Amino acid sequence: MSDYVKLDDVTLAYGDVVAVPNLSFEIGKGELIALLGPSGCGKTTTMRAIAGLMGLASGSIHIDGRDVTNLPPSKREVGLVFQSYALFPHLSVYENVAFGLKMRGEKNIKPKVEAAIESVGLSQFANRLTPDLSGGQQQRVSLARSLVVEPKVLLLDEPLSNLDARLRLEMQMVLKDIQKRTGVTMIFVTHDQSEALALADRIVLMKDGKIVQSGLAEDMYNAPETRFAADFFGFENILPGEDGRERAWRPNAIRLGEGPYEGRIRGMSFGGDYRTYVIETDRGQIKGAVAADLPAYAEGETVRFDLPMAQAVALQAG
Ligand SMILES: Nc1ncnc2c1ncn2[C@@H]1O[C@H](COP(=O)(O)OP(=O)(O)OP(=O)(O)O)[C@@H](O)[C@H]1O
Repeated sequence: MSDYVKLDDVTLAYGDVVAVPNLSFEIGKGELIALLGPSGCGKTTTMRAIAGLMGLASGSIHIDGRDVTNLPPSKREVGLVFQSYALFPHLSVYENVAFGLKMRGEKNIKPKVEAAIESVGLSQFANRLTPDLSGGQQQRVSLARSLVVEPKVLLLDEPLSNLDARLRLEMQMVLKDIQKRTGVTMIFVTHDQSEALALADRIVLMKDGKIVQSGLAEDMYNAPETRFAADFFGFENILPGEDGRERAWRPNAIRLGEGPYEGRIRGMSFGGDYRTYVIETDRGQIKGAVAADLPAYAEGETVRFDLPMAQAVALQAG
């Protein structure tokens, strides 16, 4: 079902200020979607509306065919995982995870709670108090607590932003694994394009409360349609073409050492496998990346370069 979660012409406002105007999108059952965009573009506001934490100025939200627009959060069958873990510090991992089921008055909850704790890899910590866990582990408790009530949709707001690089990777794997095993539909918010690319099946890119582009992660990475999307996905060179259309190149698509253009090396940053040069040219600044095992250019040196058309992405206005 491609419209398992459906936002139809949703407008969200804080008082008189519209944060998200007329937003529509659909999500399929079992999809893992990233809402991506810079700070203030309306990602969190959109999540809050899906969760029922914020009323709609207009429009509707459906989940699994049911109109949830006017339902309170507890009736929407939506789970929420925030960057701050909001765990009960005086309760154990087990008790934290069991909480939602107890509140619902469910009996015989032990197998469900244990399965949820196991699914996030924390079985050996079940009896530990949550303040005695690492940030990454607390995040996993938070995830297990949301999963145990078997939500139709799991909403994650910047779920990895408090974690260091290694834990992020670990958590990404936990999330993907959970999606695969439970088939739960997930929507997560991030401002980090690499995180969106690593995790999401599909990316919805937002700017100023509107969708700029949405599509499969790979398509978004390879074929951004606008200057904004290109810039967001690391096409750092955006130049006007002779036909009036802008074209964009990644730094590693710029050929240095030969070509019809000339510039002066202004600076260099070492990136391990490659060096990225900032080159001053009469078309503006260009960034070009070159494998680090090739000889380095010196600052002030004049270099020839090419902007290969085969590696350019043509952009639409906007
Ligand atoms: N409580 C509030 N009152 C008034 N305006 C708000 C409130 N919360 C958010 N906004 C405004 O709504 C817009 C969208 O904010 P939102 O938090 O949804 O953005 P975001 O994309 O999630 O940003 P971030 O990544 O920084 O969390 C912004 O212009 C913001 O200033």
